[in-house]
Amino acid sequence: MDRIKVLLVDDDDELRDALAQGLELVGHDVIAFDGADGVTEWIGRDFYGVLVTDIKMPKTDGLDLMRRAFEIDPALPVILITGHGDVPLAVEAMRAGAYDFLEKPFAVAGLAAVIERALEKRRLVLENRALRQELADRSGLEGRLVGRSAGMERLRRKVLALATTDADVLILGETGAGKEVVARALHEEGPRGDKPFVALNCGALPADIIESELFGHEKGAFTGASGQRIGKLEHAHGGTVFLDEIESMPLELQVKLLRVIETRTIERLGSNRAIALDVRFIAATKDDLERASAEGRFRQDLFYRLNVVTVAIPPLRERREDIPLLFHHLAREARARYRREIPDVPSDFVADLMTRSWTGNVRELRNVADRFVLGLEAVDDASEAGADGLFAKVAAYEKSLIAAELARNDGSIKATYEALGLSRKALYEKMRKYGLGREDADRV
Ligand SMILES: Nc1ncnc2c1ncn2[C@@H]1O[C@H](COP(=O)(O)OP(=O)(O)OP(=O)(O)O)[C@@H](O)[C@H]1O
Repeated sequence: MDRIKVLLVDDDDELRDALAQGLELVGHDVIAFDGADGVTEWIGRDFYGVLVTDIKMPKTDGLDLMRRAFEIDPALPVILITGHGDVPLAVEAMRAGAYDFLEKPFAVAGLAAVIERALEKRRLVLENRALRQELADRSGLEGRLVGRSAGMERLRRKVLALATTDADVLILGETGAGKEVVARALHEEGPRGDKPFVALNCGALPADIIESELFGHEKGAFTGASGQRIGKLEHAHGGTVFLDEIESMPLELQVKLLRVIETRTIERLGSNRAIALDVRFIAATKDDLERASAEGRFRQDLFYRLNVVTVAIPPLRERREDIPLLFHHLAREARARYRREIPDVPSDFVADLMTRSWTGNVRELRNVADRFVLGLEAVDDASEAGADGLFAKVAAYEKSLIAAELARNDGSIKATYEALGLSRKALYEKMRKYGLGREDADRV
């Protein structure tokens, strides 16, 4: 940014010189005028400075000058100087959008202090505008996979290169790091983009359901299979199947999945007719699959098959320079979702965001942006995300409630979600989040 400028307008030569000198002493670049003429030529939307003007001047008065300045940039901080006791004029000035006013006589130090605050506001406005502009300039993948870090640039290049290859891809990244965003980008930037993208969370579905979800079934394939059902894999024909949390897929299903990946055919449950399948597989994991397969938690053959082409998403704490831009992006999304205006983003707030640990990665940042837009997040709330904060306490309480209800119902999932008023899916998600299993019923 340019050197900070103070546009100082006063027809009183003596006062103007004294103020100019005083302000220059504290390090400002002062441009002095004895009237409104020529002042607005200095002002532009990226002008880094403030306008200080006397109200009462012979030709154009200070209020008119301010209005002209606002035509160029309504967010310009304008500090007005009023005569002693001229309250009505001061009120009018504030109504018209002045940043502040000073009553004569005043000390230069007082003016300097007001200027400091006004400049901080100006800096914010310019910073926010620059970020907004940067977001607006980003189209296509840059607009969806937001971030200016080198890691993010590399990721976008890789996604673009892989999108057109039709290779199956394994995405690696911590929880909330953006694995689904990357999977969708791979799909949409490639030739299958206008075909279905079918996302399956392998962790959210119970083992007995996931198989018929994936493969579909014929009428009478098992008790309760009253009609034929097309599975998700078949639904994705021509498009992409996204297998999220592949590490939690039951082992016996992993065998079947491997066969599908290798033969590109499926059989519905209750049928042995092979149906040709044209899909691209994208799997994602937050686990170390190599270790999981060494420990017998994941099939080695499937691991080798999936591990051919990988895309690793760096955790947010390793690309902190992405945080301001991402925060603005997420706040804009939240604004659209909640139909709210975005409050000014204080720079110490963003500075604080950049120091957090972000174990929940971009999803956690998104939650903060939501709360910010809803007016729930303030700079001082930052500590709330910590281990002793409200969230942690609520989570601990929720976990204990679910564990107790599981115990009370002898591990029955159905009885538990009904008692808690949750959907089956929601209960599974929470159990996964808290690392609870049916067996926890015995431990409580
Ligand atoms: N680079 C990014 N640019 C914009 N939004 C992002 C980015 N990365 C993640 N997000 C957003 O963050 C949230 C979490 O991302 P996503 O669901 O893709 O994470 P994930 O890694 O799949 O999470 P999980 O491990 O829980 O499956 C989403 O709202 C997503 O839109």
